[in-house]
Amino acid sequence: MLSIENLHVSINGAPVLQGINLRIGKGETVILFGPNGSGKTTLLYTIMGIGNYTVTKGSIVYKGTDITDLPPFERARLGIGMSMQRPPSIHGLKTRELVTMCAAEREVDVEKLAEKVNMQNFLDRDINLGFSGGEIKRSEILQLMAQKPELVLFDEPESGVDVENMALVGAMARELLEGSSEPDESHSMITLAKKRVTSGLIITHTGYILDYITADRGHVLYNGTLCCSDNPKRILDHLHRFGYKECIRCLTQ
Ligand SMILES: Nc1ncnc2c1ncn2[C@@H]1O[C@H](COP(=O)(O)OP(=O)(O)OP(=O)(O)O)[C@@H](O)[C@H]1O
Repeated sequence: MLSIENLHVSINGAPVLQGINLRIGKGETVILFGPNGSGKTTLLYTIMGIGNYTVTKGSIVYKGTDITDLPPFERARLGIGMSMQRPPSIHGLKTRELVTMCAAEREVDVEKLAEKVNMQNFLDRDINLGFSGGEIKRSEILQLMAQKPELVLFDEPESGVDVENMALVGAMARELLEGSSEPDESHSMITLAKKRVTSGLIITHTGYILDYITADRGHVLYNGTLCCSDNPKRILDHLHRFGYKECIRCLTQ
């Protein structure tokens, strides 16, 4: 689904990502940990193609197409969607209009989608203008639900979200990534897992999102380099006990 090879990215001439190699298969969800400023958001933005990031080396291939130099709208058309940590407010653009734009040619019932994330009363407000942290997250999820991307990039889905809203954001993130089917007599959990088509790349500091979604793998991004690959809950446990300083040892071994 996504294949990143030897990716080097600079911001205003300063190197931030230095030789990232990452593969995410169809239906796979990958968690990205890393200390502040290590380059996690830079990686997600570079995959989406937004912001002032310059790819100085390497490539990003999505579903067989080299998207390294494609504009963001073409990446979105190919099926990549992103929930930003701090999306911009846009004066004059109503939430309803943006949600409809996200759906592109597909017919969507905007009201019904909005109800799922308690955003009915926000549809006629300018997007993100004056929204609280939790409202911004719900609005981002609403846009993704309308877009139905095949690769979902989540930048810190927990940030600014209270416990109750976390349950909602978590449930909707799970629905986006894993669908809403439950095991029954003819569908086992394994069969359902094999049928998954949506992939995810999720940045988290707290790991709360892991209470809601099933992640296949975790990585730590340290100083612009990916330094480990393991079960995400095990990585989180190690980080809680030893902090990021152990990553230096892994990088130099
Ligand atoms: N527009 C910019 N101009 C200059 N430097 C930038 C710019 N955007 C990001 N950076 C720098 O790039 C580095 C990586 O930033 P990035 O936001 O990717 O880190 P992060 O791992 O997502 O951090 P956090 O966990 O704090 O969100 C940081 O040192 C940051 O200051």
